[in-house]
Parts: sequence; structure tokens; C-alpha cells
Amino acid sequence: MAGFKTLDDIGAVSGKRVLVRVDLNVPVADGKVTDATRIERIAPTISELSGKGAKVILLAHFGRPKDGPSAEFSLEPIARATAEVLGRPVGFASDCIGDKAADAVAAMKDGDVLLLENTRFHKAEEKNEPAFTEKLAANGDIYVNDAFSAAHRAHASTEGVAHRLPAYAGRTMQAELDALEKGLGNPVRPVVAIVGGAKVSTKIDLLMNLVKKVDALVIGGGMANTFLAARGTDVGKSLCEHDLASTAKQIMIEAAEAGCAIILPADGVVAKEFKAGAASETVAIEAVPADGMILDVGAKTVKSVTDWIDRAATLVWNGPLGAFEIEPFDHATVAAAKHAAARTKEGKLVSVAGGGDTVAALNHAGVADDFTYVSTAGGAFLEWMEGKPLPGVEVLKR
Ligand SMILES: Nc1ncnc2c1ncn2[C@@H]1O[C@H](COP(=O)(O)OP(=O)(O)OP(=O)(O)O)[C@@H](O)[C@H]1O
Ligand SMILES: O=C(O)[C@H](O)COP(=O)(O)O
Repeated sequence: MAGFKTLDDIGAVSGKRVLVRVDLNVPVADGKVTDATRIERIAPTISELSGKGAKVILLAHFGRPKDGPSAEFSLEPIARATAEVLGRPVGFASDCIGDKAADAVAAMKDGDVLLLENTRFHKAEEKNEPAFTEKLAANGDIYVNDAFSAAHRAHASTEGVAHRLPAYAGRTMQAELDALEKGLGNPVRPVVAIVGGAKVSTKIDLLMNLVKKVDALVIGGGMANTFLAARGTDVGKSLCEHDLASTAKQIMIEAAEAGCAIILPADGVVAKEFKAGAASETVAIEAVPADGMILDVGAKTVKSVTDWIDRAATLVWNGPLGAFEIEPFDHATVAAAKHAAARTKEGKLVSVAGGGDTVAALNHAGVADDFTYVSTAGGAFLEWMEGKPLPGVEVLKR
């Protein structure tokens, strides 16, 4: 790999403490991991280092905790899921710095694997504060970043630590960058992007540049509601960030100038409650009841999405079209995923999809293996698509 060192350059690691930044921000329901793809993807790096006798210390975040440590955002259940995937014990320390982490690291034998508690339990992580970074780095001799999907964050564990220790890219980091370059480095046009999901505020800005890179942008999921509201459509009680209306309007202007078509839902599946088995109906997008939530796009929109997939030579997809975890709000995502998979199998489409929940949705549809490439990254993947330097990758290039 050009530009930075990988595990091929790491030399002897036996007995060394290797801090490995991984992405364990996996979908969880009722305390159980519902899609283990991100864990499976980091297994090769962990097994390789552990097999060579390193003490493998995993650093990761989980969710977006706002108020310090909490059971809701603890990585402890994910340590168990990681052990299942690796087929070997994974220790757990209830803090990522300080005595708890240091004691757990000191007790490790060569080849052991230890997961440290959620780095985001410390506010200093996201601020990339030097004193915190130093405390994280104190537990390692070498740093490996295998979290491509978190590389768009300039946080202490994704960026800061790489300045303090010899730093290398892990196998998944390497494979993701290689695969994205191969699939999308010089994409065959027309390029159609589908963006959905729920992380509206952290992803909407990315669309400003994305519309200059693609020929059509299909907006679904929670993301669509902010655009619909900006256009004056009443979205009732749907997930919507009304304060981002001016950003959404500007994106639509930029898209028109760049010649990128924007496709918004024409109909929606609405319910009054966000739960399995809730009564739902499909309505025209202008007829969403004031107390209703749009939880999926409707059949008319699905037809428009599949028509755009038919026109595409390259498809880029991040974010489900609906709240696919709850039936029947998985219909549109499953239909679009199956359609894209079939076109790919026919050799008519290069399909690249990414994101923690997007991968889970493709697995739910049973078609993840039929896409050209499935990245574990969502936001990082979109930023890479925009051509933006990713801090977690750039620092490895020093
Ligand atoms: N209309 C909707 N209303 C509410 N939630 C929605 C809607 N459509 C999709 N979602 C939710 O969006 C979530 C996924 O969004 P998200 O932006 O996190 O995608 P992702 O693929 O995980 O990307 P990343 O890896 O960047 O997090 C799912 O949990 C899904 O239920
Ligand atoms: O799920 C993701 O996309 C990554 O883990 C990054 O999570 P974040 O958007 O909360 O930084």
C-alpha cells in the first residue's frame, strides 16, 4: 500500500503491547449484537498480531454517549461478541485509561486480547486532547489503526495516538482503501448515490460535495425528511432536523448547478408508533398526518429508486431507506437491495455500499455477498467519496 506502513512492515511484535483501534460501533438490540460484520472484518488483524505473540489491546467507541460512563454505551457485551467471533477469550477493562486499564494490560500474557471500555466515556477523546492521548498511548508500544469506518474522526484514539507511537494500518484499513479505490477510484458513469439513514446532522454537509461527484442522488430514510421539510412538505412527527433546512436548500441548489438529479420520496409508510407491529399506511408524501412518522418510503418511491438503479452504471449506497430493523418498514430497503444485487449479478452495475446499519440491512435482505463491494464504513466512506482527506488515514502517512 502506497503512503503508509502496514502489518507487513511492523517487524517482531512478540511481547509488545499493540494498541489496535477498531470499530465496534455495531448494531445492538436487547443487549445482543444483531450484525457482526464489523467484528468479523477486524478479526484478521487481531488474529495475526495475537498469533505473533503481541499483547493485543483494542480501543473502540460505541454510540454517542453524552454524559460519561453508562451501561447503555458500555462495550462489555461487545467484548463477549468479539470473543465469539475470534473463537478465543477477550478480556475487558472498565476504563480505557488510568489504573483499571494499566492493571489489565499488566496482567496480559503474550498473545492475549483485551478490550478497553468505550473511549467516548471521556469527553477528551472527541476533542483529541493531548493529555488524554498520552494516557491512551501509555498502554502501548505500537499503534495499529484498523478502523477505516471511524477514520473521518480526528479523535484521540483514531488520530492523536498515531502521533505518539509507531503507527501502522491494519488489514481491514488496508483492504477497505484498496477496494474503494478499485471500485470507485474512476467510476463508470452514470453514478447514482442513495443516501438514507438517521445520522442527518453529521452527514448532510457531505452531500454538498457529493452532488458534484454523482449524476443522481436518491435521498431516503430519515435524511429525506429534512429535505422534504425544507421544500415545504409537512413531515408530521418524522425524524427531521428543521434547523438544517437552509443546508438542505443549498444542497438542492448546488445539485441543480452541478446537473445532479435529486430524488426525494413521493410517498411514505407512516405509523404513529416506532415499534414492531405498529399499524401503518402508505400515503402520498404531501398527505403525512400531523401525528404520523414516515418510517419507510412507499411503493411509488421504490419504483423510482429501482428505475434509477437501472440507469446507473455505478451505485454508491449509504443509509437504509427506512427503519429496516422493524417490520414492515424494511420493505423499501430490501426491495432496492435485491434489485441492485440482481443488476450486479447480471454484470450491469458496480455496486458499492457502506455503513454499520447499511451492511446489516443488506445482510437482512440476504444480498450482501452479491454487491461488488460492501464497506464497513458509512460516514467515512461518504467523505472518502467526496475526496476529503480522512484524519485517521492521513496521520498514518506521516
Ligand atoms: N424514516 C426513518 N425514520 C427513523 N429512522 C430511520 C428512518 N430510515 C432509516 N432510519 C434508521 O437509520 C439508521 C441507520 O442510519 P445510519 O446513518 O446510522 O446508517 P449506517 O449505515 O449505520 O451508517 P454509519 O456507519 O455512518 O452509521 C437505522 O437504524 C434505521 O432504523
Ligand atoms: O458507525 C460509524 O459510522 C462509525 O463508527 C463512526 O461513528 P460516529 O458517526 O458516531 O463518529
